[in-house]
Amino acid sequence: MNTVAVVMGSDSDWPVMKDAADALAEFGLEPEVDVISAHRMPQDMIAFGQEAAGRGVGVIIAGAGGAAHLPGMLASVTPLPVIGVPVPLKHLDGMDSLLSIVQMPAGVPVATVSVGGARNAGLLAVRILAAGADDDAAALREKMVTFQEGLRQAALDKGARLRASRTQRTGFGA
Ligand SMILES: Nc1c(C(=O)O)ncn1[C@@H]1O[C@H](COP(=O)(O)O)[C@@H](O)[C@H]1O
Repeated sequence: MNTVAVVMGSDSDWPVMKDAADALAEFGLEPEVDVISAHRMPQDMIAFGQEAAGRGVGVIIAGAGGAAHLPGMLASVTPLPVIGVPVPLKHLDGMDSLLSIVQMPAGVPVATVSVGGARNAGLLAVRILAAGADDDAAALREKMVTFQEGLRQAALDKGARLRASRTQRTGFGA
């Protein structure tokens, strides 16, 4: 099975990006994690992007804050799917990173998640790997179906708790 690379512009992004690694771990996937910056280490960033597919990486999750060029630049040098995570910084609440990542020119796609949405980036990477045709992908797909059933059950439980609390308050259950 291909691996997932979780990269970010700085180690200061890790508190946000950790959620992607944690989501992958829930599905038994151990991502490679690294700091790669288009701005601060452009040659290394290009080399990473060009070599990732050959090393067995299947999906790249790239998070960055501010002028977040890392996801787009990686997408320009790799044929792999790139998922961009806008990391919110002190100023502008992540709008700067969101717009930097989401507004890609035609031909160079980055699948952008919400500001700080690293968990969904991890879950999307699982779905991409689970779309394969081999047995490993099928097993991952099964895990995703079980995960989704868990979401449904949690929502049902919330509804039941809400209804119960209203019943206690009114005595009528309405
Ligand atoms: N947006 C980028 C890129 C890039 O896009 O190449 N490299 C670093 N950064 C971002 O700079 C912010 C501040 O970084 P420091 O905390 O290291 O000063 C981080 O959110 C990082 O992702």
